[in-house]
Amino acid sequence: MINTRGTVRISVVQLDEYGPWTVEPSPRRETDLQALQARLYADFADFVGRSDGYAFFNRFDNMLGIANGIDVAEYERFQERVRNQYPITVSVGVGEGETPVRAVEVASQQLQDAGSAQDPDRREVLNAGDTSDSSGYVTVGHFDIVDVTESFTDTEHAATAGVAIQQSMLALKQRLLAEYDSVAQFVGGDNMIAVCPQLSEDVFGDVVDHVYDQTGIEFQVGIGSGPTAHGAGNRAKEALEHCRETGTRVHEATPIQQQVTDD
Ligand SMILES: Nc1nc2c(ncn2[C@@H]2O[C@H](COP(=O)(O)OP(=O)(O)OP(=O)(O)O)[C@@H](O)[C@H]2O)c(=O)[nH]1
Repeated sequence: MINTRGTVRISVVQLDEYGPWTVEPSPRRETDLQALQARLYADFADFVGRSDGYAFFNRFDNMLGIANGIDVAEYERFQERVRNQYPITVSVGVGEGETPVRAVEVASQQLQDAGSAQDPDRREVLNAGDTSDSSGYVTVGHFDIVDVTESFTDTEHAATAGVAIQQSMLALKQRLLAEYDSVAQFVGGDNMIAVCPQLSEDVFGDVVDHVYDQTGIEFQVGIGSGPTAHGAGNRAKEALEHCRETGTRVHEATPIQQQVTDD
């Protein structure tokens, strides 16, 4: 069943009492922490990916799952895997909302209501706000810097290029969050993926223009929609290819027809 209201389901996975653990009994070797975080992110990406979700690493000590196809109970298996394979455990909050920001708020609230991230008594919580039976509907904008290879990668040293690109990513992310209730994540190279409410091509055009005005960096964006993050994101990637081929800065894939259901 596809939900007409376009609700999106998002999970927040948070490492339990991780801050204290990183320094007990003494500060742990940094590269060991980085490897742990990277492995956990990879496992989480595989977990949500199996159900056509997307994983955002956010801050690594908490990660977001764009998780329309994932029942709340399925996270118990993920928590078990983490418990069995890592020296830490994770708590999970799940939220649904008409916008991604609302869904993240609800999911975060589930964790915050259960206790602090550094509370030794809060361990392996799995809480969800109100969830519907319908699969929801997601819009994904896949943003990419126009010709980053020539502008930065092949012409600037890696540190300068990194700063410029991260500044443009921050401007993009802030604009999407503050004005359009969208949640975005840098996913590598020159790519940013945004999970959005249904927004027009014109809005995406305004976002790209705004970031260009602020940073001088030009993005192109492919837009796709569908019942899952993967479905929407794949369509967004195809739309981005259209941008590359035609020089268009914004292109939306033809939306999958939303089925009308009565609650
Ligand atoms: N995560 C992710 N990274 C990608 C994807 N496509 C490209 N990248 C990354 O982006 C970098 C730059 O590739 P491109 O975006 O194709 O390079 P470009 O010079 O900007 O070329 P145009 O996008 O055609 O303007 C690559 O080295 C990858 O790190 C993608 O779909 N997902």
